[in-house]
Formats: sequence, C-alpha cells, structure tokens
Amino acid sequence: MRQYPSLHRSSSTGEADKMPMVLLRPVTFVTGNAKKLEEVRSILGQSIPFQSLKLDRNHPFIPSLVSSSVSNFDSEKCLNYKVNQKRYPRKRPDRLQSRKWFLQKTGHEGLNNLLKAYEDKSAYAMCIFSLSLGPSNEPITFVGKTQGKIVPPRGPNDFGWDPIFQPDGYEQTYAEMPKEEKNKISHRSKALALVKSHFASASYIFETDA
Ligand SMILES: O=c1nc[nH]c2c1ncn2[C@H]1C[C@H](O)[C@@H](COP(=O)(O)OP(=O)(O)OP(=O)(O)O)O1
Ligand SMILES: [Mg+2]
Repeated sequence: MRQYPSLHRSSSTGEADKMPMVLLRPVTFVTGNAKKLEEVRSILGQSIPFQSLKLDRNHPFIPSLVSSSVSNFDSEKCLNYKVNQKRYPRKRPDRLQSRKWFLQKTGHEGLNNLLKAYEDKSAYAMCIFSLSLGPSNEPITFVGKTQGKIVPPRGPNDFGWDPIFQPDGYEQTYAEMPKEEKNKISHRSKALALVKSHFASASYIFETDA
C-alpha cells in the first residue's frame, strides 16, 4: 500500500494504532496573518516543531470564512475544509466562494453602532485550530474561547478587532494589554493549550530533516 509521504504509522495493526505516529515534517501552521503567527510562536515556544506557510485568502484554493456569520459547527467544517484544501488542493467548489469580511465592512465603529440597540454587549473570541495528519485522517480540531464584551475601540489598532474586545475580568481591551497578558488568557492560547496537550499525549515522533 502506498503511504502518504509526510507520515506513516509505526504499524498498521489495531493494537499498534496506539503507537506514536512518526511525522516526517514539522507541523505546518497555515496563515497569512503575521500577527497570529507572532502570537502562535510566542505561545508555543519550543513545545512543538512547526513551520509557517503563508497563503492569503485570495489564494485560488482557499475559500474564505465569514467567522461572524457561521455557527461553531460551520466554522469547524469550513476550517477543516480550508486545511485540506491548503494541503491537498483541489478546485474549490462554487458554494464556498470568497465573501467580504464583516469587520472590514463595518469597522470598529460600525460594529459598536450595530450593538447600540442592544444592552447586551457580551461576546466571545474563538480560535479553532485544525490539525491534518494526512488525506486519510479526519482533521482534529481544537477550540479555545474567551468570554468578554464589545466596547468602543481602545488601544493600538494593529491587530483586527483587538481594540474592541474586552475580556471578562479585565479593564483593558486585548489591544491595550501587554502581549504576554493577552497570550495568557486569549482564545488562541486556550486552543493552543489543547493542541499542546494533544501532542503531549499522542507522543508523535518527529523525524524531520530540519
Ligand atoms: O486575536 C485576534 N485579535 C484580533 N483580531 C483577530 C484575532 N484573530 C483574528 N483576528 C482578525 C483577523 C481578521 O481580520 C479576522 C479573521 O480572519 P482570519 O481568517 O482568522 O484571519 P486572516 O485571514 O487574517 O489570516 P489567516 O490566513 O490565518 O486566515 O479576525
Ligand atoms: Mg483568513
């Protein structure tokens, strides 16, 4: 049987399925967002061997997500799709064509204005990592959520909606917090904590050239 070149199981018997999988290349974190990459680097440190691959959302194989208008389930499904497309590109189906970005359209002010009519400004930030171990494995997803509220923008405007998201229990927005502080409590760090524990318990064996 031909094996996918990036990995193989140590053995194919049922019992041995529990044996650690050998990974022949570092985990590839696919993102076109330098700020995300910066956070992931700083949160992961040396814990998992990884490399990054920049493919922006205009890449022909990548359908865009409108995170604010899809359910958790859809986000996961779309992200899994995205991960598989990025690693095993096919022609993208029509129904997942690019859409405009919500935040880009409304801006921080617009989002606040939308909420003016509502007393409840509560929100959560959600991060989903989808790990693909190859075309014959279902992607594994890791979800991190941080509860908070939407507020008028405060702090540096250099990363998405950071200025308008104030996590519960804090007086500062994500943008106002020192980076290390955001990275301790963020949706991204919670998702990465799950990724880390997955890697710890799966005990993957990295046999990469690097
Ligand atoms: O922690 C965050 N704090 C503030 N803003 C954030 C954060 N995380 C994502 N964002 C923004 C970036 C983009 O405006 C939108 C979602 O887009 P999203 O597809 O996840 O990011 P992206 O297209 O920039 O990079 P990628 O190549 O990883 O898809 O939310
Ligand atoms: Mg994107």
